[in-house]
Amino acid sequence: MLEISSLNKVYESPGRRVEAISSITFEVGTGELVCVVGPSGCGKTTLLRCVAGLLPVSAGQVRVAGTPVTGPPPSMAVVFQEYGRSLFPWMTVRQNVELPLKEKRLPAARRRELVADSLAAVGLGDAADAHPWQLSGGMQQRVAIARAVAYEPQVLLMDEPFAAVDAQTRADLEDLILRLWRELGVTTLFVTHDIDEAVYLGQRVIVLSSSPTVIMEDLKIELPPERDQLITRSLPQFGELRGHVYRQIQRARGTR
Ligand SMILES: Nc1ncnc2c1ncn2[C@@H]1O[C@H](COP(=O)(O)OP(=O)(O)OP(=O)(O)O)[C@@H](O)[C@H]1O
Repeated sequence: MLEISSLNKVYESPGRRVEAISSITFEVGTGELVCVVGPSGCGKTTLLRCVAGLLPVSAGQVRVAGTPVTGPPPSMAVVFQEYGRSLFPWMTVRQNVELPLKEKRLPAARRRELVADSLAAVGLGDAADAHPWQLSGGMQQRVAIARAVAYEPQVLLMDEPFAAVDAQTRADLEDLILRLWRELGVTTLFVTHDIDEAVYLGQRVIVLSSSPTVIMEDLKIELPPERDQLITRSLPQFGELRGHVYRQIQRARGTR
């Protein structure tokens, strides 16, 4: 579904040249959930923005379902870390979720159905007429997730979506993503700086080196498919995997 081939990204401005990504190649199969981790500043956000078609690549290519990405593809939805800035404060929750569906030119009845279903799926059926600023941070991020899900994307991209919420909310949102991913079977690329989160959510974890970035490891997560915050995290394999990824990231930081 998603092919990233020899992706290179250089930021150039007068007197400054930053090679954020040296060369990255990987694929995400249809219906897979792949997490990307790496040291701070290694280019995780840059990679995600290139995949989303929000930033031009300097070399290489991104393809979605075989089609090269040259701008934001209509088949993708992105959830960002800054939910406060990604929702329109003057619109209600319902209007925020409906907006991309209007851009997709869906008929009103279908839009109403998708908005109601997605808000119910994230547990916000009662908040449709509230404004985002009347909701907690975790609830706002659930609105952003509902908006992405209602859009029925082929590919869901998430950039540190839970970095700004408290630990309990974060655990709830992680489980929400796992449930929606299972129900919808949507191909998901999830960027996080949190090693535990990556191992808990991912079927694979891609570990990036520090900048200029390459892939240090593409690790298959051999944990039981049913994940549970208490049971999964207390499995010996979970501890081994997180220890392994932690050591890789320490290595990556050492090679800076
Ligand atoms: N617009 C830009 N112009 C110039 N350099 C940039 C720009 N955006 C990012 N960079 C540089 O690219 C590199 C990668 O940044 P990026 O934000 O993608 O990393 P990250 O892994 O997401 O970081 P963090 O984990 O701290 O959020 C950094 O060296 C950063 O300074």
